[in-house]
Amino acid sequence: MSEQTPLLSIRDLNLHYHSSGGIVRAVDGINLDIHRNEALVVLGESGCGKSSLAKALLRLLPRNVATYSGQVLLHGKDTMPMTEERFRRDVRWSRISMVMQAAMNSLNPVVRVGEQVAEPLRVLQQWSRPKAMARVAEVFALVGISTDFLQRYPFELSGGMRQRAVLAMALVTRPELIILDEPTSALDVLTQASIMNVLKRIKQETGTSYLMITHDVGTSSELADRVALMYAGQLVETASASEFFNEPAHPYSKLLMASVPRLRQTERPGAIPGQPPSLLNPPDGCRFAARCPSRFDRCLADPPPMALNERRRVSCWLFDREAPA
Ligand SMILES: Nc1ncnc2c1ncn2[C@@H]1O[C@H](COP(=O)(O)OP(=O)(O)OP(=O)(O)O)[C@@H](O)[C@H]1O
Repeated sequence: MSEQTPLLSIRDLNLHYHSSGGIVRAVDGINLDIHRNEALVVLGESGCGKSSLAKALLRLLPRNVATYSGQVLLHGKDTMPMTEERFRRDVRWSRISMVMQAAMNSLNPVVRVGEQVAEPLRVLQQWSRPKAMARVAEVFALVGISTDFLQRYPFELSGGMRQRAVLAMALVTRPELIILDEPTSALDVLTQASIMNVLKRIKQETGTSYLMITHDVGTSSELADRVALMYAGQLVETASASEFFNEPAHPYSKLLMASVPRLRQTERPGAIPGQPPSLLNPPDGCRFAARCPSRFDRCLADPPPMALNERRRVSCWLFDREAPA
């Protein structure tokens, strides 16, 4: 396998749900690569399908799935044909783990924190209790929790400590990739900053890759090596963090960046007029077209092509050679 083979390659991934109103196309043809020791941030407003993407990668699917298709290649090998049993044994939690949205509030209140963090090792890998607890002590040190806390119950920990504990649970099996779904959204600003620092340090010390999901441009800029911007179930731009934050290309990326308040800014940050389309019946052309100040006829009629190059992709007719000047 070449050094260039991404850690994870997502190809034409779809996750659609049945609902009383019809089919909800929450993840609709996503293509994305995540490399070793990379922090990739999937950025997007609420309801655009970010959590569905994360769940699709780990096959944490609800009962009302209508379509689940595409490829999820781990080091070039497609995991989609794997049986559930094999996926559970070889991939979920052992190689790709996840910190779910608000996970720190779903710790079991009657089980000591150390025991809970040990669970992936005890349940999935059948480690003995002493061996598992020794590893838990190691990850507690890594995330910055004193081992005194091993014997405590969740209610005895602050919000920041509980978030470190769920991070420890995601790290305990030494996964290559951790999916972080809004890892700091339930925390105060100072605790958010300390968790982001812990994430950065862990990446440096262990080489773990991250796929972080957030709606918050500020949080994403703290950690991201690359950014993938999601809109209405699809990706509209994928770029390095510096390209994305300094020279956003897609009209939605530009408007999103212009809506972020800045310290030295004198004029008011702009809001993006209109609403995202319903995922029940998204429009045929570009899904952002109705809100786009740069749209032309073709944008409303045909889905935009992915343009630019391998590392930087923009899904927009403006970047097509045939676009009007
Ligand atoms: N099990 C489900 N059944 C039907 N529709 C669903 C289901 N789960 C999510 N959806 C819908 O799919 C769309 C995408 O939801 P998802 O939670 O993935 O978005 P998100 O970007 O993570 O939003 P948020 O940031 O608010 O969590 C939304 O319209 C949501 O209502």
